[in-house]
Amino acid sequence: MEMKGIQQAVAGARMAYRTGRTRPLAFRVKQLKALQKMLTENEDKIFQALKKDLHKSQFDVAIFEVVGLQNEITLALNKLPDWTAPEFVSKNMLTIMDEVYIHREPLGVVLIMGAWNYPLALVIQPLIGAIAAGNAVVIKPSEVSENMAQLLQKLLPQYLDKELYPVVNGAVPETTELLKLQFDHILFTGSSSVGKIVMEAAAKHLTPVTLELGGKSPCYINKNCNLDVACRRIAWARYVNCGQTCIAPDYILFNIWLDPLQMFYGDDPQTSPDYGRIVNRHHLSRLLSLLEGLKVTHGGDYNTQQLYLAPTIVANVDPNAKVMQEEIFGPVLPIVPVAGAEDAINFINNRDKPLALYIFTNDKKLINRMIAETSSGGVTVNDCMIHYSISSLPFGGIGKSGIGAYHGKFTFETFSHRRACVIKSFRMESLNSVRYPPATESKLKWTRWLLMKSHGSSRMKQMMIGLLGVLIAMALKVNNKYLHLYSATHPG
Ligand SMILES: NC(=O)c1ccc[n+]([C@@H]2O[C@H](COP(=O)([O-])OP(=O)(O)OC[C@H]3O[C@@H](n4cnc5c(N)ncnc54)[C@H](O)[C@@H]3O)[C@@H](O)[C@H]2O)c1
Ligand SMILES: CCCCCCC=O
Repeated sequence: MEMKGIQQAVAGARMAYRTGRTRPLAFRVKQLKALQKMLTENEDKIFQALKKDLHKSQFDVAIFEVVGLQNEITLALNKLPDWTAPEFVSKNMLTIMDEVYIHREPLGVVLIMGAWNYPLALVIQPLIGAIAAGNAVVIKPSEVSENMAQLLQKLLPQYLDKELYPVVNGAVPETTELLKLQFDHILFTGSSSVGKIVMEAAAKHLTPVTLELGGKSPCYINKNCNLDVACRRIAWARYVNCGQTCIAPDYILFNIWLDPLQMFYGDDPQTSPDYGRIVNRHHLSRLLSLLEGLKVTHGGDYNTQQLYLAPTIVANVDPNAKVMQEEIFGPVLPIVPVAGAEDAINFINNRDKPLALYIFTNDKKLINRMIAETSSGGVTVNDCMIHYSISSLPFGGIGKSGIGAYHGKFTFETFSHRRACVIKSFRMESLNSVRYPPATESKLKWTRWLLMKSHGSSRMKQMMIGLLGVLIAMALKVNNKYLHLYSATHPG
């Protein structure tokens, strides 16, 4: 896309946003339903694009890309009236007779930048919440999954408002240009290194960011567990999408491994329809360089032409090995021996806070201890990645693995401003008059009291407190009258 075209797309989105057409709920519902229709009517095109980009199977496209999106749209459609309703909050006595509430308003024109590994889900999932919250959205798919990027650019304008939701395609030069422009929020999914570039560009406009990054997600196996089941669940999570998943278990802290790979992919994973491919040559050679000098326990064979790297296991890995210095993001699973839970906790805490932590054990005490003594974006115990699928949980990182979170209502919140609203009437002036000059000891006492008390927001409580407010106002009226009389008869 030409630079002028990028500027025009963003300016067009802003102009369209200013017309106010995203404000009515009916409009947002219409866009969300159109998005739903886009997903159902184009299942095959979506599958073909993902097959070309990443060799994804129909099964994986359904469960990892599409189903979650359909559920998020249904949730947003069902909950939109609740999410957008004024949230009445507790008040102090000074505002007891007033309407005090939080109003969720759209942020404006937001930018969503996707990653290539789940190139549909990672663009559309945040888009759902951004539309629900009433924003205009500039969408920047990853150029690395080029077939999906092109498909999104073709399909989205056919279903959604063309001006409000433009798709900008391109690589680093185009992204750099895009990031020079002003947005009201940026949600970026990708690597920590590009995350820094995004945050720096956003800072120039004081634009808030949500950064969905990656890192090395550890997986601790305690001997008190069903090892067979544990290894199956870990292998599923490590090797799906050929290991190119942000929350895949990056390495194992333990010393035994029961191999379920033959059961998953047969004798030759290269011929298995369920086994994916590395996205491009650059990433394949990056992965091969991580394996250099290591004694591979299982797999390790590759085919550059086919972008194939076998499901690979490396046991007894030295924590200082290259494979332990950066996120693997491929089908390689190092096993690092640890002496026990204490050792594992220290190992985790000595490194950057990960996006996910996985613990396999039957020991409830140990689960609580590990959750209490470590930190990560999310935790799943006795399984991997499942927390991603629960829309009532916030999904995001901490420290180097990300800033902010989304999914379900959290996406709506990410793209909404919580506006503090107080609606007063002209009545009850005696209650207010305690703050007006001239200041007196008695007024100070009353104001302190009125400001300090905080009360719940239930209807019954509000009525009771309202009644109390009227009584206090009456008392203050009498008090004020005497104060005035006193001032008049005692000048100075
Ligand atoms: N937390 C999550 O939800 C999540 C999901 C998927 C991937 N990830 C992480 O993303 C990483 C892999 O994804 P990726 O390779 O697409 O990430 P990336 O950071 O290389 O690219 C992401 C986006 O940034 C843009 N970009 C790349 N270089 C740029 C530059 N110099 N200036 C401006 N923009 C630039 C690309 O166009 C792309 O759209 C992994 O670390 C993975 O863990 C995180
Ligand atoms: C259930 C796993 C999907 C994760 C997609 C986001 C990370 O890459």
